[in-house]
Amino acid sequence: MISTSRFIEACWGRPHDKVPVWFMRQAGRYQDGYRKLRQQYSFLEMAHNPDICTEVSCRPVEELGVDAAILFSDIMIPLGPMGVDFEIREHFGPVIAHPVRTGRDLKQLRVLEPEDDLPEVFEAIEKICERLGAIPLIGFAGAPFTLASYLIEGGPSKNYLHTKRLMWEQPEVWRQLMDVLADATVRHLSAQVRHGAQAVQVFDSWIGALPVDDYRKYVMPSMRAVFAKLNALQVPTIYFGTGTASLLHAMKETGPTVLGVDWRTPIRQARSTVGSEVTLQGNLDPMTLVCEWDIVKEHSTAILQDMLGDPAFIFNLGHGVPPEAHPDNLKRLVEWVHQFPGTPASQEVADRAKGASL
Ligand SMILES: Cc1c2[nH]c(c1CCC(=O)O)Cc1[nH]c(c(CCC(=O)O)c1C)Cc1[nH]c(c(CCC(=O)O)c1C)Cc1[nH]c(c(C)c1CCC(=O)O)C2
Repeated sequence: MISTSRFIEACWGRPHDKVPVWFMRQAGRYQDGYRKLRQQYSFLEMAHNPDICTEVSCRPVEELGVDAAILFSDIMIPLGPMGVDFEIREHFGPVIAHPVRTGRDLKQLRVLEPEDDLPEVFEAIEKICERLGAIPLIGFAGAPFTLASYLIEGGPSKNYLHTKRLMWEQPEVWRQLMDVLADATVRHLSAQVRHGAQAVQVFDSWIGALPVDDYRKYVMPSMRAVFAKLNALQVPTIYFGTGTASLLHAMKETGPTVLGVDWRTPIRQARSTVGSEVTLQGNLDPMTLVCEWDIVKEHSTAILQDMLGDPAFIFNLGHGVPPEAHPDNLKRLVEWVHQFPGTPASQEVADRAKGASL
């Protein structure tokens, strides 16, 4: 099938009409409809119910006009059938009953068999794709480091004390844990693609905890393996982390099609760091969305002007939509981004876009 989605075309750095846009956490508590559903169901009940999952994944496309949907799920979901007992605490994050800190703990983890273990997720993916038609669905999974950080710490962390300790003191256990998690990430994402996902994003949200030398030594081998296997699926692959200013080049070397940039790094600086061979996705500060529209407009315009005419750019936030975001800001932002041409067909189009942004 030849794709005509501007999001997919931009992933590959090919010409497209307008700058594509979607938002990390575009389904969530900032939406009235989502909050209403959450009064009836827990987050995990919603994520494991194919009809609710379909509804929640598709609504941002229908309400905001974004160019892609992302599966409503969580990076923790595949860990359940692998034998990890966890819950997700509101306003806190995932909490693990028995943290993984030794070779023996590691042996308790079992291999993920996605379709057998999580049939409801793949039923949801098929339903979402059917409902979305030409708009692509992005599948996703957690990256080995970020998953390991939850498994080892037992929950969210500020300084990753136990994670770094295991990584440095027990490098062989660390390597095995990275291998187990990398295998699960690849299996889960491959199954998502088999059932209809047209791109996949790997979330390494907390990778910015590592200096680049440790990233290269302890994480890069597993990420190279992940992208080598995922790229064979012939769909665009996206690699996202936060606090990554000093890691972007090494992250690019692992081989994703698209690199997600957080709001701390100016997008033009990211471009000069990584060169032109990778598509960039980002990177509006999510906190602008809780402000008046003029603030959103000012900050988004700066990004759009930096990337004007770059065929390999997808507009997004630098991290997820906060629950306090004004829904109206998101809607206006999509319209605003769509005023900017993807690859200018001519100078006239580029000039018009510049005029619109003044
Ligand atoms: C680190 C991480 C997690 N989960 C995820 C990451 C990586 C992305 C990132 O860095 O934000 C990934 C994720 N989690 C969720 C999505 C859905 C798709 C989307 O719209 O982007 C995605 C892509 C839904 C969710 N995952 C979660 C929610 C909130 C659940 C609720 O309704 O209470 C949603 C919509 C729960 C969750 N799960 C996790 C956290 C930190 C939280 C938030 C806790 C809170 O603030 O209450 C772990």
